[in-house]
Amino acid sequence: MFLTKFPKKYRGPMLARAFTRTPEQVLKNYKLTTGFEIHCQMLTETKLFSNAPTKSNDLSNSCASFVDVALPGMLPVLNKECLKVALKASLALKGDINKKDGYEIRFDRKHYFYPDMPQGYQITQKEHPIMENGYLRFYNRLKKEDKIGIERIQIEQDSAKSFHDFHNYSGIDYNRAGSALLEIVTFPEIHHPIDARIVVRELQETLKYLNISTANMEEGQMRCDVNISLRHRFDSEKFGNRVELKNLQGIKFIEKAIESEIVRQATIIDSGGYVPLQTRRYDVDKNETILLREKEDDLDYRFMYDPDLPSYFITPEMISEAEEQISSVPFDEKKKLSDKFGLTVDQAQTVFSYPELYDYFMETLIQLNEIVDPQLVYNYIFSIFIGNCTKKNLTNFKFKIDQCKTKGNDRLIELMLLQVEDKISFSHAKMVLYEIIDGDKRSSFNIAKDSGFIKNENTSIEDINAVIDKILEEKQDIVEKLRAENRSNKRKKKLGPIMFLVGQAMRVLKADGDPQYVQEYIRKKVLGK
Ligand SMILES: Nc1ncnc2c1ncn2[C@@H]1O[C@H](COP(=O)(O)OP(=O)(O)OP(=O)(O)O)[C@@H](O)[C@H]1O
Ligand SMILES: [Mg+2]
Ligand SMILES: [Mg+2]
Repeated sequence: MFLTKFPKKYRGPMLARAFTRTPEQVLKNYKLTTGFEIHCQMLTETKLFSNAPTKSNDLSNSCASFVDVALPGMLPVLNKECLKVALKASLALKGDINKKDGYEIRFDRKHYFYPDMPQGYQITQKEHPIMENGYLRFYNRLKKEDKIGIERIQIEQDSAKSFHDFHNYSGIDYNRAGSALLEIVTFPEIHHPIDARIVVRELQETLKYLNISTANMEEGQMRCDVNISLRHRFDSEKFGNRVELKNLQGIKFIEKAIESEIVRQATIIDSGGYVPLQTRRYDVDKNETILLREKEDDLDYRFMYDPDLPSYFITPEMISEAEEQISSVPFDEKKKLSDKFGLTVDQAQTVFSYPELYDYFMETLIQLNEIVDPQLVYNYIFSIFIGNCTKKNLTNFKFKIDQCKTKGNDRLIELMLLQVEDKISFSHAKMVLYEIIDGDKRSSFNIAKDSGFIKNENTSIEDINAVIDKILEEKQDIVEKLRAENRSNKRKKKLGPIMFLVGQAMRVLKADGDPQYVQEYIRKKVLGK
């Protein structure tokens, strides 16, 4: 009925506006395709073709050589360190090292005019990238092993930085000019916003882990462009061009940015419109993408070989040296944590979210292998230790974990062993760790003993159950009330009285009782679950 009111040509747009569209609705009807173009600054002392230091935070223009500002007559000289770093990235991403020319590296000029590029061209690699056809493995949103193809990696120069609010003038800082970048281009093989976020994070972790780049997106050492296109799942006439979202400001924005862009694209396609090839940016505050430029009339860059730079050859020695440094990548480590140590994929990922604790965790895991369950080691470090630190607003986890060691005694391990030997309950161990983090210097055993947390060896589980049973008998009125509430299913009121009963039992049991066990026992006895 609604449709017949409008002339046919307006039906599309009216319908599109008639319902609010969610990313989930779009993903149901459309297949999303995304691919990434990532630039990251290589972690080298000096720049790609000059010996100026790679430090962009220093005083403006203090880290720029004559080569970087392109004074006439200056010639670029390749920094071999950059080649080594790029080689590491190429092998870590399992690609063919410049297959076309058998290990020959060449550079091209990409011409454009902009003050942040003083040469008038960027030295990059178009025809002979260092690597082609690699892949990156990751655990996708369904926790399954997956991989994305890497189309190419190329070495190129970074530009300078422009400032447009500089005493009413535009200013340029050449500190960044000529720094070594890796451009990593993936194939368009990702079809879900969550997987997009996971892929970029996995790549970032890999670059950091192998010291290829500090890869901090917020500080611009890693810059990520996400290309996004849609194709209708059931109607072959409905599809759009790819849109490039430039320079996302952090991993956490990737998912949201893609979601807002696909809603925009689907609305256009559904209303019979055309999605042009564009470059856009994501506005975090407005949660929408904004046009930067049309891509269809892109510049002709007049690519040519750079005659100032000779061919370079990668030797088999260079390859084996790089191979030694990349014996494992974060994905391998996560796989090991999950396959060998039985952690879940999410837990393995959490381990990588705290790089400062990574070595400590792995060493402890291996040291305690077959004595302490890896789940327990994980819980102590990533649940209680981090939890307690966060509660106290402490963020220097590395410093705090080192403080747990006194006179060669790792008190965290000591505590885990006390629990494994059933000398202390998990709940009491948590309290001991809290004291340690708070600055207590005593051993875990002494803190536990002085607090009355060490279990009496002669108390059996039957003794403990008998104590709880006795309390339940004494507090018959509360027990009956709880049972009545349980029957009428008044959910909220139960926790208070149960905790009261747990408290009563714990007063008698002291160290022998584990509050968690006592609570479970009472629930089972009183509520039957
Ligand atoms: N249909 C598609 N949908 C989404 N992404 C796509 C599609 N086709 C290609 N892509 C992605 O677009 C990106 C193309 O990047 P590439 O660097 O080759 O070109 P560009 O961004 O146009 O050029 P420039 O280097 O000048 O920015 C790749 O990441 C690729 O995965
Ligand atoms: Mg691009
Ligand atoms: Mg590109």
